[in-house]
Amino acid sequence: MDTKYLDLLAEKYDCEEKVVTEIVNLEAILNLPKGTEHFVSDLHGEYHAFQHVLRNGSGKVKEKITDIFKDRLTDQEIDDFATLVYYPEEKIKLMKNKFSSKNELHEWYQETICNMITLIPYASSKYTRSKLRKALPEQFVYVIEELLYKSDKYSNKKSYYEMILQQIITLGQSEKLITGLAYTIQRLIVDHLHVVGDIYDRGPDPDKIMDTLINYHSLDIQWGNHDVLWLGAFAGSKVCLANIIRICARYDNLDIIEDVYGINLRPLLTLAEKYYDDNAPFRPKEHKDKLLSDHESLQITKIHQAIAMIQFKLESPIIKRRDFFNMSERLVLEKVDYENNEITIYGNTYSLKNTCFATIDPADPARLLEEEEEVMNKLLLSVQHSEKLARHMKFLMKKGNLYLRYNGNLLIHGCIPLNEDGEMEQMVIEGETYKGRALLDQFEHYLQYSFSHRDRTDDLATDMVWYLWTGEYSSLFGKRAMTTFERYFIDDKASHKEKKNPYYYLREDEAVCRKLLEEFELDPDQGHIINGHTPVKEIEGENPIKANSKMIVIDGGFSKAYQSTTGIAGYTLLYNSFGMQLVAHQHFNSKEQVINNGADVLSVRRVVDKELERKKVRETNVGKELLEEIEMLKRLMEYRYMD
Ligand SMILES: O=P(O)(O)OC[C@H]1O[C@](O)(COP(=O)(O)O)[C@@H](O)[C@@H]1O
Ligand SMILES: [Mn+2]
Repeated sequence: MDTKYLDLLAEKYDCEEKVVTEIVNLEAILNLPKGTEHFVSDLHGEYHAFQHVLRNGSGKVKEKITDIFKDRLTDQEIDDFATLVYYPEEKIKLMKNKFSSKNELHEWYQETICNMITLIPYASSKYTRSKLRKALPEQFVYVIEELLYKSDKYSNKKSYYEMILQQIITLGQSEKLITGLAYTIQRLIVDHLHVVGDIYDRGPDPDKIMDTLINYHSLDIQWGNHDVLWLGAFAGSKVCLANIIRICARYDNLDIIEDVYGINLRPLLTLAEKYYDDNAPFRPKEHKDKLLSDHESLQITKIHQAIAMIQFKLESPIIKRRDFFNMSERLVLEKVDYENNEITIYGNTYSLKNTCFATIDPADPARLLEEEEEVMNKLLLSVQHSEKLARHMKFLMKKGNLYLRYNGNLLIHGCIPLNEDGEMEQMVIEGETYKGRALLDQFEHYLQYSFSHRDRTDDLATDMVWYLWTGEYSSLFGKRAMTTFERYFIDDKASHKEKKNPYYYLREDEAVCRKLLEEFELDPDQGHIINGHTPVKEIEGENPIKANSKMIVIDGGFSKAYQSTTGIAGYTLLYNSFGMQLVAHQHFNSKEQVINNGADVLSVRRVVDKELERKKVRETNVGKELLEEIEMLKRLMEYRYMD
């Protein structure tokens, strides 16, 4: 073994006592129960609903409070306590209005702090003291530790604690302390967060979700197709860029582009004003809480058409230069019969309605007008120079992967492309054949490459990022083709259908799931596949737990736009030392409602799997790393400190 590494390690552990202490500490951690993993997916810009799920730990916060306080507090008090933990600032304000005297208020402070101090040891029983310390509000660590490790055995100490609390209250620190403790509790309840894709698009606040994630204590991300679209735009793909703007226009979210990320849409608006007019299928979707003036709505309708047409034009050269994408049916602009206003696609001829082909030359339909090209160049420049977007995209890249093997499970947003026989679908890229895990690794390689060569806009890697958004064998898309053009311009709904990869029915079969787990070198007896991407239609009786629980689909649709088809407002998954639980969430109205009524919009819990024995850290991914560390420290001990 290379002694250089040990010499380096010896700088940190410069005496044998330090090595021994660390070994003892790590060994102790290995024997603790595994921490709670929290899985969410398809957040689609729904920041408030996401915040709620994050703050209540998918119900775990209230569960712990109930465990401890069910005999001491009424249901109403438990609700109030729970909402205080979720939204401390707002709840404190509300509670303050309820008291008529200072004394009452002070009593409430005291009781509340005591209750929180009682809850914390229970919520942190799976952690070492040092980990708990890291979760405490910094400015109060000393005080809280005094309170936490108190024992009432010697009554002379009792007055000492009462005095600490009194001091905190009279010095006006109680609200800060309560708020800090609330965040500590939230943090203790969930040890690690998995975001199984699709943070972006449709909803209004993906940027706020990103900021929340950037500040979260421990997480990983499996990219969704929408996330990859944003990564692609930032990495230099103009067609991805056109798509994100089109989707923002469609959902009336252009402020994300303009105000949040500071990208100037003026040149696009000028072009849009010149060539387009009102056109029903391009009107922005209406929001309940955001009314548009006719003028604004018309502007967005025009921008929507301008960017959609640019998108279709930009797709054409990529499809032509990448034969192996096998997308020639998607050369839609070339397939249009401009004289008869018809298109023949997949063997059927349809008449077109609501067309907006003002910038199209039927002799060369995919050619961008000079002004269109200029607009796209300016937009790309602006996108790549947005500091905020750069921060978000770099974080998304750093924390993200196409798939993740974690504690025996396989996390992936979309699918592993299969053919109808259940075999891994093959794709030939530059003469090499890939399938299964190797295909996904290859996709990820291209995304990484494109992201680190952002000045290249037409190379294979950049085109592959777009393929990930919309290609037939993309593990993120998982459908034959995206029928955006048909949905805008063809009445016949049959043409809108996007045929799913066989994976989506084969995944109901346990044998298939086992085979897939093996493909990723995971134990099929222990592991599960966790998917997002396809809304589970609970309304129609679809079960999110499939294939004898080998497959769990957690996209219940945070996205408001999809809630009428799913019937609920999203699933989340919890995995603690006792097993896995799926949580179905009811529609989230507003945090005000939660704070005022103490109502939790949470519901049924289904046990997916019950561990026969409590799982310990030793059996987890983190445990494996710790074991390696211990091994190293033991070597260091021998090499440096033992005779
Ligand atoms: O409903 P919208 O916003 O028009 O989007 C429809 C498009 O979104 C997709 O479903 C992809 O988005 P999801 O990953 O959220 O499913 C495409 O297959 C489809 O063409
Ligand atoms: Mn998706």
